[in-house]
Amino acid sequence: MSKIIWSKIDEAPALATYSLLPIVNAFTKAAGVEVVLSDISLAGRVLAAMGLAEDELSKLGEVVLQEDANIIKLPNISASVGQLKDCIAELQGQGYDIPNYPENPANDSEKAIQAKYSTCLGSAVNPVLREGNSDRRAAVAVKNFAKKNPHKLRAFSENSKAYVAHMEGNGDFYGNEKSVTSDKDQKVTIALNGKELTTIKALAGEVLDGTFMSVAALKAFYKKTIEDAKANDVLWSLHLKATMMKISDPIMFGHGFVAFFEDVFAKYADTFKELNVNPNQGMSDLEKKIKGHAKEAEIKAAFKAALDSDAPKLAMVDSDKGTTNFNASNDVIIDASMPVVVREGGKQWDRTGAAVECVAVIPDSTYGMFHAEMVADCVKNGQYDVTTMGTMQNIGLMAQKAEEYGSHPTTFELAEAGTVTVTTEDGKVLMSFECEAGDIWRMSRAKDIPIKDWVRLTVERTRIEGIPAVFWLDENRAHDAEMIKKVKKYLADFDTNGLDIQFMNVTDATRFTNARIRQGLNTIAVTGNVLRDHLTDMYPILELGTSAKMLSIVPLLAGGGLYETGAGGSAPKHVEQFLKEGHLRWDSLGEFLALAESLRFLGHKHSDAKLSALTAALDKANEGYLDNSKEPSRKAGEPDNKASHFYLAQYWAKALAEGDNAELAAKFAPVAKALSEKEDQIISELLAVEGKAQNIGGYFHPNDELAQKAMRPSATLNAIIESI
Ligand SMILES: NC(=O)C1=CN([C@@H]2O[C@H](COP(=O)(O)OP(=O)(O)OC[C@H]3O[C@@H](n4cnc5c(N)ncnc54)[C@H](OP(=O)(O)O)[C@@H]3O)[C@@H](O)[C@H]2O)C=CC1
Ligand SMILES: O=C(O)CCC(=O)C(=O)O
Ligand SMILES: [Mg+2]
Repeated sequence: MSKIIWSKIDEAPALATYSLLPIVNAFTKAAGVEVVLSDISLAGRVLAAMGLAEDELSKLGEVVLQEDANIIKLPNISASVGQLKDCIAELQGQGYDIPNYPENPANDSEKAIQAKYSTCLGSAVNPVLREGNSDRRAAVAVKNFAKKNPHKLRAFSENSKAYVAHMEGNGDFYGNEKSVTSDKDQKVTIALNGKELTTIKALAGEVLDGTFMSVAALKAFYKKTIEDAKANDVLWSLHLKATMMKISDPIMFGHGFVAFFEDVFAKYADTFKELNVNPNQGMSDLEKKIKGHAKEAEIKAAFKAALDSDAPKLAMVDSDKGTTNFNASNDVIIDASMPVVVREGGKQWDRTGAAVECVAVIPDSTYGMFHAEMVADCVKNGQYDVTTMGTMQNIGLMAQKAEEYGSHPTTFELAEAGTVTVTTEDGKVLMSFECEAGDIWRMSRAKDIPIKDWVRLTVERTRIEGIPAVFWLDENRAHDAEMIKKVKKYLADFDTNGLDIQFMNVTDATRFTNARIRQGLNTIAVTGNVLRDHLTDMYPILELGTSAKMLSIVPLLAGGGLYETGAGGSAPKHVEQFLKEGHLRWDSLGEFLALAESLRFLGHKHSDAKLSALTAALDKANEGYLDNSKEPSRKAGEPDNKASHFYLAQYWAKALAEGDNAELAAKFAPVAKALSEKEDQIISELLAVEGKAQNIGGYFHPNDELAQKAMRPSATLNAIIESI
């Protein structure tokens, strides 16, 4: 039997899996394919780190290097320290004998525990599995469906005051960047004032970037944006990626938190020191640390007074609960948060829950430029029209921890002022930087093989689509200048006759893409790893309503396939609703589409007629799902995720029964009949649990039996599925 690995992950997609996977397996087994779970959830990884479970992630890290790898990867939690601590507490509550997370390790044993747990922090999964570049786009059927059934995008008001503020290249990562290409395999040492910070093994042809964020410049920038927000009467909001850039971005978040509440942090400096308050972990952590302290009420009042004062209004993550943009560094994640700003007409929510025009603060101009142009375009030309807009497809350089996304082992908050040097083992100084204490120094890397593959994939996709492709590379950015040389060299290795392949800086590329989108035209954006992330939420959220509906394929360098589902996250808000009222609004369309691609890959590899028939029927089922609008509703009492899985099964069985593979047709004819005849009964059994609170025995580590029960409440449906 062929094998597809389906990741067991967290939150909403994990709940959906309890209902979907039994259906999937019943169908695929008929064509000799078994879909097996591999636990890479946060809880699973925590237990593995403590030696209490198999290390499934490391195993998958080996699978992706094999040519027959076939993995469906659902979105997982990229944990902040807060999420990790909550997960540990839950597991301890379930009886697992694991230690607390030592935030400030006092001895070697605590340091060892912290080191083990830190393997679970931030984006610990994706960089391991992504041994290939990224091909993200909306399937034609999905795009057409969105055009015909447009979701709501709010208009930008005339003379909208919304804008993006970023540093202007002075003192930020963009402005300070230097870049070299390693001429051979060699050891390279990063040192501060001659003291080694780390040593890496650079490969021949690898692009190495060094850069730093000047903390003085960052603080001055925050101060100015706060003053400007007040003067412009707009809501102030901060957008970072503290999960993926897990060293640099929490620090930048912390500086923002302190800058906004400068007086409070100054007044209570001694108390905060005594309580080990770390602004990088946000207000939620601060509140836990001051709990029970004599000054708790006074400090809380001081924060509230600061918000009531003449400071600009601060964006909220949840106005009902009173949590602000500074609640936790991972509450506002730029790839998901900036599309919402654009979708809502340049607005975010204030304390009363009112939508107010905002300044979105994105310190580093490298990527701030994209968002600035995105917002400026809408302010100038108005909101996009979902019914006519063209599409953006992305080819992202992602393999082998490319660029900033692999940079956390080479990112440092400098303990002292001085010179950072990057030196080869033969003593050649490749780069050097004059920095201040507290500056955030970072090296990013992009290996040669992934770059060449990225060019190959671009040529292949551009040929298939017959639309222009733009490399978003800026000759004025040090890294991009190195990349342009390489890309031009590798393009010459491929037949590009008749293809429209261009190079533009970020602002021009955004303008070009958006102007085409407004004319209903399609464009391929060929980008590095960070823009891949930002673009593949921004455009799908505008075009399709959610990036969960897009295809996210990773053709692995070794020949296998990694099929990610959508481009978004694990939707914690959906779990909250499910636990309260039994309604799961997660749309599994991303999983359906990924499964089709994964089966197609197997079918091609084995030239298997049965598999091809199964895949063709799933394609049909997916079309039916879209055409008949079977996506989950948002409200309890109406069909949810479980019902949407039923419809997928019904359409899939029908397509098989009517398909030209006689064996599968015979097998699925009775299934199709039963699923059609029993539809009313099944739907009423599924709706019977709506509106009721659910107990699944855990948030990060639910009890499988309870969760199965909660997600499979229709005995009629279960019996039909089991009969296959
Ligand atoms: N590939 C990966 O593994 C990724 C993981 N993450 C992780 O996910 C977690 C949550 O991230 P967050 O930034 O809140 O973003 P999410 O994408 O999880 O959630 C944002 C919102 O998007 C909508 N949404 C997302 N997916 C679906 C879907 N399948 N069906 C319907 N609606 C959907 C929901 O909107 P509404 O509430 O309006 O229904 C949801 O609340 C974090 O821990 C983060 O680190 C984030 C990105 C990618
Ligand atoms: O791995 C993560 O933390 C997030 C991944 C992500 O946002 C993406 O790849 O689009
Ligand atoms: Mg993303």
